[in-house]
Amino acid sequence: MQAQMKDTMLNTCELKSKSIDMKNKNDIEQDISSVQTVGKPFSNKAKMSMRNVDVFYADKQAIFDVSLDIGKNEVVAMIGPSGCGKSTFLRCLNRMNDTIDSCKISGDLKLEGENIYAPEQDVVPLRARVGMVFQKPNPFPKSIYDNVAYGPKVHGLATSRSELDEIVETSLRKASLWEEVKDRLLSPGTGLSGGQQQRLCIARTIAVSPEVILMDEPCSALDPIATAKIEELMAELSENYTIAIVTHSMQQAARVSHRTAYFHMGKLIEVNDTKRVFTNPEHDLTEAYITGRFG
Ligand SMILES: Nc1ncnc2c1ncn2[C@@H]1O[C@H](COP(=O)(O)OP(=O)(O)OP(=O)(O)O)[C@@H](O)[C@H]1O
Repeated sequence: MQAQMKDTMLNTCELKSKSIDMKNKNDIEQDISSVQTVGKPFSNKAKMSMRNVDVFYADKQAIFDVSLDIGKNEVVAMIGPSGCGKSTFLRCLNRMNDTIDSCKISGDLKLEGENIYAPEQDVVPLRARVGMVFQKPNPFPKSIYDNVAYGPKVHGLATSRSELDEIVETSLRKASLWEEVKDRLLSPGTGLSGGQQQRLCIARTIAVSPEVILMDEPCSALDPIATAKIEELMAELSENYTIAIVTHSMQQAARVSHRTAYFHMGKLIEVNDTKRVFTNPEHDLTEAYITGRFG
């Protein structure tokens, strides 16, 4: 029902845009250097807060002065044309970009007020607190059980086999996979379907009790049925976790998120309640993107 309503919102916006006299694509893109973020980038219950973030790959700047909060138990969707910097920004939130030598990040990035780029910050526990689910399901070449048990073992979260069993079961239940795999926990994770593998990766992320889950196009390799399951799961997970998701699907952003952030050429153009972004965007660039004028 909610999904239908949001799909209708998208259609409404498309109709509305046809009657608007917009600048052409080149004019819009020439204005980009002076653009300031509009809308509601901040939250009064921020779980993560990012301020004035710049990211360079060698001498090429990919993110320009981005400031954004992600509220506790909020789902924030990041959308925008290919190459606009969504994944780069997302990967700053758990220091995944540290693995790229040429990548340099500046600005203030905080988790619960703690500077995640402080020299004393250990990235291993950080990445447990801020977990990540990737575009392509990437289970370890291990059993279903061991995929989920691996993180808790590494982080010393279980003191006995029965505690570990409990974490594995609870994580698989939270990822809506338990019923499908409970009789074959020792089978390889890679033997599951793509959608099941992605839910296994979500279970693996949940198993180390993250506070934030980052999702980088988590459904792009999945069919519509598996996608629907992951979207349902996101709604359930948002009751206990804070989620930031990069998606190319505007319908998906509309269905799963509370606020939507629109990126364009490395700048954060607009952040607003998702309903607002898809029915009455504040910025011309957002409107041009969601009505298909570029992307
Ligand atoms: N490892 C890298 N080395 C150099 N440049 C990179 C690297 N990763 C990304 N970039 C560049 O940074 C810019 C932003 O890329 P990014 O992947 O963050 O965009 P995106 O919005 O997530 O794109 P897409 O939707 O296509 O995944 C692009 O110009 C891209 O070419």
